[in-house]
Amino acid sequence: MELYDPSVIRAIRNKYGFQFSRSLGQNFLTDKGVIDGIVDGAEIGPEDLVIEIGPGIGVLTCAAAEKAGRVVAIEIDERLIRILADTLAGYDNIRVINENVVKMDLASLISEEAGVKYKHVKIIGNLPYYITTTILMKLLESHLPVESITVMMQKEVAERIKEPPGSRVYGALSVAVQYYCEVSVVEEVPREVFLPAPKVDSTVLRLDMRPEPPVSLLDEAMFFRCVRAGFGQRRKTLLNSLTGAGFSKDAIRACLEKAGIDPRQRAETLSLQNFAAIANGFVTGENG
Ligand SMILES: C[S@@+](CC[C@H](N)C(=O)[O-])C[C@H]1O[C@@H](n2cnc3c(N)ncnc32)[C@H](O)[C@@H]1O
Repeated sequence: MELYDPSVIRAIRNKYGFQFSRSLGQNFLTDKGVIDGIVDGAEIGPEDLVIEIGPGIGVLTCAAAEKAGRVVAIEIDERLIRILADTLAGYDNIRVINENVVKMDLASLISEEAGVKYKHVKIIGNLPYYITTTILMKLLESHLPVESITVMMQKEVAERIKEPPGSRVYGALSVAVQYYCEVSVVEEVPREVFLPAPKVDSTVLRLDMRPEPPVSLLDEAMFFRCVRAGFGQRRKTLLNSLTGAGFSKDAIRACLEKAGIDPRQRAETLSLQNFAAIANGFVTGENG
């Protein structure tokens, strides 16, 4: 019997007296096709160092370890560490770390682990839903030497990430992820394949880190300042919302005019190129 079999998961729960923690987003995968979909979607091979976020009882960890050079799995729940020591006992290429991924120094972990042995570093996971955005932003903003991030998340969050400008759900998260990565859908996953079943469906996205940003910026921090201000008050016109970035209305008017953008537009209509033109306009305006 396999680890992802619901009766095995229940047996593990009974053996260790383990109760699922809803607050830690513990919904364990029970479907081999979905697990293989993540591993295949990430194109894991023997030259890869794989970092897994939230291994749970290790279903995805085992599948990744069959193909990867090495897997490092980061799990916050101490109760699962004892279980993982048993479920992963047959593998010699897995390391489990009992840590909160949001607080970890991932750059140091990767440089310690990758060395010269592994050509590619890939991140995978069935992310805890309560903290998906925080984890993703941490991974992206840390500028890690990572090739791709292939992770499952709530379907609605995946939609926010991949939608283009003009869509109802396009926002700061879409701009940030699309700035750092090329986004593709690996698979859609119904709620029934988890134990316990969550109240939402899921999507596995693959985020391929871009070697170069898709827009040229004078100051990356200014770009994100404008994005945050624009979407911080997304119902307001740009003329009003961009005051949140600390600029006067006159400066905003001048900058938007130079960028060829109507001050009555809203942030949700702006492409990455538009945000870049605005941010670069503010930088040159400040310096000149
Ligand atoms: C949705 S479950 C996925 C479990 C397993 N990978 C699977 O697919 O069956 C999310 C896992 O992330 C762990 N987790 C939650 N918050 C975490 C954090 N901040 N850092 C590391 N792991 C976390 C949970 O304890 C849980 O094991």
